[in-house]
Amino acid sequence: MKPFLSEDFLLSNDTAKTLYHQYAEKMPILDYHCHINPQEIAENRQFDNITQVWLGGDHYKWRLMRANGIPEEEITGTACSDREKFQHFAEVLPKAIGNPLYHWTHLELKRYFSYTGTLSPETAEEVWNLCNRKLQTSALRVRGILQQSHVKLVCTTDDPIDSLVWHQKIREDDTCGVKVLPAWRPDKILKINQAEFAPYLQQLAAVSETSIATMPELFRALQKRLDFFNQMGCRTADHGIDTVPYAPAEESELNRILLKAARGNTPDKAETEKYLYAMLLFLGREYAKRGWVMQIHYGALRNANSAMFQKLGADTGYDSIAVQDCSAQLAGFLDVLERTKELPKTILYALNPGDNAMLDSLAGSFQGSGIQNKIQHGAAWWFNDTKSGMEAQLKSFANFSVLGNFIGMLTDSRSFLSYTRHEYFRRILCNLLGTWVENGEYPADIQTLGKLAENIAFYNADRYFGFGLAEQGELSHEN
Ligand SMILES: O=C[C@H](O)[C@@H](O)[C@@H](O)[C@H](O)C(=O)O
Repeated sequence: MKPFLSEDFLLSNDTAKTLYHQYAEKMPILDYHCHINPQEIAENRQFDNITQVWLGGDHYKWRLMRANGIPEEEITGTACSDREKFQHFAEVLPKAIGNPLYHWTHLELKRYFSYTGTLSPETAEEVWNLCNRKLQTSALRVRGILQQSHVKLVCTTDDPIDSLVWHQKIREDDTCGVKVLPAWRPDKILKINQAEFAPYLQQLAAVSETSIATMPELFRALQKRLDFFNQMGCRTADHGIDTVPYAPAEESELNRILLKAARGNTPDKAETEKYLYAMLLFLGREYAKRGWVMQIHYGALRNANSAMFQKLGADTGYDSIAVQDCSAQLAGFLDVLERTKELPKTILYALNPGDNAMLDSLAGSFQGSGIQNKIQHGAAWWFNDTKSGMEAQLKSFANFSVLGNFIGMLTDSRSFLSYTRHEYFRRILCNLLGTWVENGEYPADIQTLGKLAENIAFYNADRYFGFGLAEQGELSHEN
């Protein structure tokens, strides 16, 4: 029987082991989409305890604790101590067999705390004391975690009106050792049917020093912010939308919808879709002009529990997978941009894994223009970043396109200890490649396969986003 979490964890044959240990493992990390806070990097935050790191903002863990019947106020509230919250997590984890958190948690304990045991109610006290002791060392301040994880670049998730002051501070501080670039996330200006749209519009007008009463004026305001983000090194945009719309409308109607929302009146469903479609078209063209990558995360059924949404807000673990068919709208959206040659490099993430084949087949209709897999089916997202979800996304990408051009993994996380998700992904990738070889489905050409593994782990993303780390010789670690 294979020992738990050995150095050959998830690697079921010799070819897989070779590909991982001799190629993928040593590649640095380029985390092109995450939700970590740049201020904590700028200030090199030191965490007081493991609860702050693990349970401070990670809704994956919160969901596990809720499933175990822990009251909300003892998960995200203040009804118990950090130590008691940690105990709650230690109680549920041994029961979460098959959940990626069981693997991620123990990979993090092993890699960052050199703990090779397993977390349980019985070991919680020992693990709590060990982790908290190590968290007081500089190695486990935020920058130490990034450096020991071999992270070379992260793209955070930033609002268009953000001053990017922390990115500027990091830029000026050459001791940081990690490139921290903003990523443009315009969700608040896209969600015209949300209560905070009107006040947000006023904030955008103020920050961009542009009065906004019409769509052209809104576009002008956004262009100013796009230019600012571009100067700050931004090379990608991300959008978390419930569905992809296809709803052409005249400018006069769009101006009316904008004014209606600016006055605090909520647009109806059809108006909301027309506005969102116009905005995505405008933004897609702007991204293409700047050579940015457009990421679209769609298909979440957000805030299903309305009482908890009211109490805790968004991104708190009360979302789920929506089942819908927006294939025709997505195709229409991509086609309108492509017809005028204004389709940017695009990464599509569907929360419903049932869309995998649709995405990979649709992407094949918009490739070309000198970019390898210009349209990418993104890494298994959120409820899909499990062992089976990652395997499904990789197989679908391979079945319909050129897996060797895939730009690989991202953490999409709010926790600085989540970089072991890249290790998890690389092990799953190498096991898949190795299994195909050992089943005689691909020649045992280790050099070619090794290059594929290195490219998917790092080089493809570096080239696709145009970060140029490889050319700048920024791979000082083993590379
Ligand atoms: O892995 C989970 C993700 O971080 C999820 O929390 C995000 O995708 C978030 O909902 C967003 O819209 O950006």
